[in-house]
Amino acid sequence: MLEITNLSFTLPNQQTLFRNVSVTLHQGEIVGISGASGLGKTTFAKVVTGYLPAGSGEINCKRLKITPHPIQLIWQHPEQAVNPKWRIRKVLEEAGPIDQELLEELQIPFEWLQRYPHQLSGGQLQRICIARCLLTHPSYIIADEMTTMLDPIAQAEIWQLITNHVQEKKIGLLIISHDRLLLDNLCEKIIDFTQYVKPLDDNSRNKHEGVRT
Ligand SMILES: Nc1ncnc2c1ncn2[C@@H]1O[C@H](COP(=O)(O)OP(=O)(O)OP(=O)(O)O)[C@@H](O)[C@H]1O
Repeated sequence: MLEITNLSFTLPNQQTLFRNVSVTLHQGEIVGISGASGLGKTTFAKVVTGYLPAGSGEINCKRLKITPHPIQLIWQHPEQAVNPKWRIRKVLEEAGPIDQELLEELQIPFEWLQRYPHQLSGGQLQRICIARCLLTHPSYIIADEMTTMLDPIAQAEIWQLITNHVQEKKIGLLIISHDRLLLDNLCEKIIDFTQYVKPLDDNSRNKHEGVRT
């Protein structure tokens, strides 16, 4: 089980972004995190996956291996998550040996491995990022607005592929999304991130009133 307890994060300007976030995620479980833009959901994902240090709190999971990290992040913008100068084969091999069966499951033709990232569509490149994530054999995945930039058909295909895979391999999946309908469809439990964020006080609200006409 992944157990996140009372996680807090403070920005370099000393403003607390979120406070006391507690989430538990079992292997094989799908949990959603919803909340408006700018609340700190991506920052939370980066802290949980070790890209940023936590201010305070605890992240505990049964860590069977040191590397690759047992909690992997799938980013919102795949083109920013791969080295543009690497062919797709190298992008995938960063995570481990290529698994032909996994490529077939994700409908990735072998021919794509010779291409560079800019020679794939956004949806195709996101499937590569998902494959790279799965090649690390993660215990938990955080999918941060993973399909936001795709059309509804490509979105549905990707969610079908990943939810089948995580259920079969008993991977815990945390989905961050603004799309409440998507979360309602896929998740056993949904956490509203708003509860962990302090509303702006009256002074900071006033700072935004300078452009009233
Ligand atoms: N290093 C930083 N320095 C200053 N402010 C930052 C830094 N990193 C993030 N922020 C601010 O923290 C807030 C939260 O950003 P974050 O990307 O985590 O939000 P989010 O909830 O994921 O938003 P969205 O749903 O739009 O992706 C934003 O206001 C952002 O500008």
